[in-house]
Amino acid sequence: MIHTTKASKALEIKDLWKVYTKKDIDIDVENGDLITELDKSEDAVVAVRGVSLAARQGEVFVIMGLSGSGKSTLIRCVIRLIEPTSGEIWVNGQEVSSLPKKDLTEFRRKQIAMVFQHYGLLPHKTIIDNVEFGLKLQGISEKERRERSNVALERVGLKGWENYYPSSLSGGMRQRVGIARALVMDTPILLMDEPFSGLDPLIRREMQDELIRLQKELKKTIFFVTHDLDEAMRMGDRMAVMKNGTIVQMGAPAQILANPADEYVARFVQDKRRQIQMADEGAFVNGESMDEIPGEGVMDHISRES
Ligand SMILES: Nc1ncnc2c1ncn2[C@@H]1O[C@H](COP(=O)(O)OP(=O)(O)OP(=O)(O)O)[C@@H](O)[C@H]1O
Repeated sequence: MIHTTKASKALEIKDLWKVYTKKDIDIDVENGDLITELDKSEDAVVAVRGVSLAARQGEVFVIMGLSGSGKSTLIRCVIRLIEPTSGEIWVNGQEVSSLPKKDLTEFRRKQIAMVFQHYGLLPHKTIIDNVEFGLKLQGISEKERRERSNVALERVGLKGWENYYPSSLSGGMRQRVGIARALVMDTPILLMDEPFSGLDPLIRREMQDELIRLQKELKKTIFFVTHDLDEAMRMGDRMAVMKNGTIVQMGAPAQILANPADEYVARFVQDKRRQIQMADEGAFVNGESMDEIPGEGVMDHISRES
C-alpha cells in the first residue's frame, strides 16, 4: 500500500518555474504582467510555470505531454542540469534547489541517476567499462567496480556482453547498458527522459516490461518522461499531463483515462478509450488480445463517467 505521509515523498517539486532568456535578467514569477510580456517576447521562453508535484517512495511517476510542453526542462531542473528560475525541489528531505554548486556532485552521486534517450555510451570503452565509469570517477576500487557492474549487467540481461563495444550492440541492448549504468550507482531515484523513444515498438515493449520487472525487484522511485500514452499507462503508478509548462491533470492513469480534465487530455486519451471499449466487446487490437492493455478497472470508471 502507498502511504501519503510527508516522509514517504521521495521527490517533491514546489511551484517550480523555468524561464529561458537570451539576456540575464531578474524574473519575478509572481509578476503576472511580466510573465505575459515574456510570453510575447522572442527573447524568452517560459518553459515551466508553477509546477508542483510529489513522487512517493517506490512509485513510477510519469510526466507526459506533447513536444515542447516542458517535460525535459522539468526533469533536468530536478538535478539542476538546468537551473530553475524559482521554486523548490526536495529529494529525500534535502532541498536541492538551494544546494551550493560544490555540493551538487555529491548529491547527484548519492541520490539520483539519469537515463537519457540517447544512451551516451562511450564508444571506445567496452560495455563493462561504460557501466563502471561513474564508479571509477568516485574512486571506488577496481574489484568493487567490477563486482557491482557485473551484477548490474546481469540484472538487465547482458551477462556475457561485458567485453564488447557499444557499436556491436543493438539499440535495445545499448539502452540496457544505459539502465545498467544508472543502476550500478545504487541511487534511490532514477530519472528517465524518453528512454525508450528511439526503439522499435516490440523492443520498446520488451524494455518497458524489463523496467517494470526491475522496479518490482529494486523498488526505486522512478520519474519517467514520455510523450506516449501507452507507455505512460504501462509504466506509471501516477502520471501528470503537461501542457505549455503547466500540469493540466495529475492522477492514476486509469482515472485520467476515465475522466480527462480538458480537451487537451481528452485528445490524448481518446484512442485508448476506444481500444478499451472495443476490448470490452471482445475485440483484438493490432493482433493483440486486449488483456494486454493496462489500466485495470478503467472501463468501470469510463462507464460511470459517460
Ligand atoms: N535551452 C533552451 N533555450 C530556450 N528555449 C528552450 C531551451 N530548451 C527548451 N526550450 C523551450 O522550452 C520549451 C519546453 O521545452 P522542453 O524541451 O522542456 O519540452 P519537452 O516537453 O521535453 O519537449 P520534447 O519532447 O520535444 O523534448 C519549448 O518551447 C522549447 O523550445
